[in-house]
Amino acid sequence: MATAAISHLSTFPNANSHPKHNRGFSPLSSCVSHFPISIHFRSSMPRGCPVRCQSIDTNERKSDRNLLDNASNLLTQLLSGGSIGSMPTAEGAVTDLFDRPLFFSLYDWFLEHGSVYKLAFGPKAFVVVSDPIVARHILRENAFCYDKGVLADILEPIMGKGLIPADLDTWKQRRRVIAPGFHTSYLEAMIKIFTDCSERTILKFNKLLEGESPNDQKSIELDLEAEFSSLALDIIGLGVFNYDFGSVTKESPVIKAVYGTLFEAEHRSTFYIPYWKIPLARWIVPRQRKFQSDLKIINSCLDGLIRNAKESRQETDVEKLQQRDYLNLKDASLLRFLVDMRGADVDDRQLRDDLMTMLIAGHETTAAVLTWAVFLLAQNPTKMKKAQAEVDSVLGEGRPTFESLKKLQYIRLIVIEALRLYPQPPLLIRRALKSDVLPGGYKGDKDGYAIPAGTDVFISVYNLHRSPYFWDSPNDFEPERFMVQRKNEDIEGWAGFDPSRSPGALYPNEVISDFAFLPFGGGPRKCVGDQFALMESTVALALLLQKFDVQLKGTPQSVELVTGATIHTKNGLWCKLSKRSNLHH
Ligand code: HEM
Repeated sequence: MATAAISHLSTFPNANSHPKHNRGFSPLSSCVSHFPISIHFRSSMPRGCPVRCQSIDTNERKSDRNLLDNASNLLTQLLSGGSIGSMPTAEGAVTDLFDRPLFFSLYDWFLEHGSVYKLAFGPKAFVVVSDPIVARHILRENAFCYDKGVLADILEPIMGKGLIPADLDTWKQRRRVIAPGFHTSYLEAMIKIFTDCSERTILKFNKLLEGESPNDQKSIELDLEAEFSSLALDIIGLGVFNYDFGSVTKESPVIKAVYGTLFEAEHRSTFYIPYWKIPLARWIVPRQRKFQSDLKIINSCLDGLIRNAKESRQETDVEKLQQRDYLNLKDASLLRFLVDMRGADVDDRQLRDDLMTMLIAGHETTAAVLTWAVFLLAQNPTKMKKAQAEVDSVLGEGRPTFESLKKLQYIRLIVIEALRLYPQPPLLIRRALKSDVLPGGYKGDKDGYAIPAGTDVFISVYNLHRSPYFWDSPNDFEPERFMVQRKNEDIEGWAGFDPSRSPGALYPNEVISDFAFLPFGGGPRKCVGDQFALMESTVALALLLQKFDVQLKGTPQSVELVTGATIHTKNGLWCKLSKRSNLHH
C-alpha cells in the first residue's frame, strides 16, 4: 500500500479601504460567512505556526485535557453523539476549539484518528471526513440524502430561499434557471468588468504612491485584504445586478449595510446561543436592530434594481439569451438574464433572495483567494518574479482578454494553489436526512461506517487539500505541482488525477482530482460561480503583478488567521507596495 500518493495534475493541454479596517467597523466586519459554522472557534493562530499547521504532539495534548473535555465526552457518549457508529473518536477536544481555528485541530485529529472520525463535542457529535472517496459519496453519489443542516438555519434570515439555504424543491427550480446564466459569453463579458474594476484599484494605488511626497515616495503600506474586499464587492455588484457599489473609492450607506450584514452573519456563525430567534430580540437587542435596518437598506436597493429590470424586460428563450452580444450589452448582468428568461417567472422576493445569496457567496470568498495568493507569493519572491515574467510576456502593458487568460497558466495555478492551501470555506457542512453507510475511504474500515439520520457531518476541505496521503509536501506552496501528471496505482476506489476527465478545463477541479481537490465543492450543490471567481482572481492578480512588487510589511508569523467560514486575517494583510523595478516592456 502506498503511503503517500499523488499530488499532481498534468498540464492542461486544451487550456489554450475596506470597512473593516478603515471605515470604523470592527476588524471582523469584513469577514463574510459564506458557509458559517455554529461553533465558536474564532481565535488566533498558534505561535510559530503561521502558515503551515503541523500536528501537535498528541501526548502533550492528552495530558492537557481538563474536566471540561472529559465531561463533554461523557455527555457525547450518553446523548445523541454516542449513537454514531463505530468510527474512531477524537476525544478531549473542547479546549482545543478555543485556542485556535477549528480547522487546525481537525487536521491534527485527522492525522491521529484517520480520515473518518467522530468529534465528541458536548452533547453533540460530528463526523469529520477528510477523504476524497467519502466526500464523493456525500456530495455526489448520495447527495440528496443530505441537506445543509445548521448552515441553512443561520443563513436563512439573510438569504431567504436563495440557492445555498434553499429547501430541495426551491433549489431544484432555481438552480436550473441560475446555472445557465454563467455561460461562456457572459464570462467573457465579465473579464472586461474584472479588468475595469481592477484598474480602478490600481489607479487608486498609483495615486497613493504619487500622493503625499511625489519625489521620495517609493512604496506605500496598504491592507491588501481590505482592498481586495472592496474590489470583489464592486465586481460582484456589477456582474450580478449591474450595480456599481464603487466601494474602491467611496463609502455609501448601502456598502456599510452590506458589511454590517456580513458581520452579523459571522457573529451568528460563531455564537453559541441563537438569541436572535427569541421573540422581540430583533427589536430589543441593538445589534439585531442594526441588522434589521441593514437588511432593509440592501433589500430596498435590490428591490429597486429588480423593478427596473422588470420594467425593461425582453422575454426571450434561454438559447437566444445566451447568444446575445454580451461584450456590447449595456447590462450583461445575471439579473438581466434571470428577468428576461422565458418561462422562469418568479416573484420579486425569490429574485431578491437569489441576488443576495450571490452577493454574499461571491464576495469575501474571492477576496480571500486574492489575499492568500499575495501572502504566499510575498514569501516566495522567485515565484512572484516568475509570475510577473509570465504577465509581461502574455499581456505586456495590455489588458487581459479571454484568450490571454488561457495563456496565463502560472497565474491560474497560483490562484488554484492558494485555494488548495486556504480553501474557502475550510469545511463543508451537511446533515444526514436518512441513515447512511459512509465508505471507509483510504485506510478506513472496509465495511464502512453506519450513521443514523440527523448526523451532522463536516467535510474538511482543508484536510483533504493538505492530506499527506494524496499530496506530496502538502503544506508547501508549489503551483507547479499541478503541472506534473502522475497516476494513482495504489489507492483502491480513488481514480487519481486525470485531466482528461474534464477536457478543456482552464483550472484543475474536483472531477480531475476525483474529489481530492474540492475548492468549490462537488456534485449537484457545487458552486455556480466557480469560473466567475477563478477568472476574476486571475485577472486581478495579473494586473496587480503587472504594475507592482509586493512585500509583507511584517513577518508572515505576524499575520494571524481567524475564521468564521472563510479564512481571513485578524488585522489585515499589511503589505508594502512599490512600482515594479524590473519592468521590461
Ligand atoms: C473563490 C470564490 C468562491 C469559492 C471558494 C466558493 C466556494 C463555494 C463552495 C465550496 C460551495 C459549495 C458549498 C457546499 O457544498 O456546501 C459554493 C456554493 C455556491 N456558491 Fe460559491 N464560491 C466562490 C465564489 C462564488 C461566486 C462568485 C458566486 C456567484 C456569483 C458563488 C455562488 C455560489 C452559490 C449560489 C452556491 C450554492 C450552489 C447550490 O447550492 O446550488 N460562489 N461556493
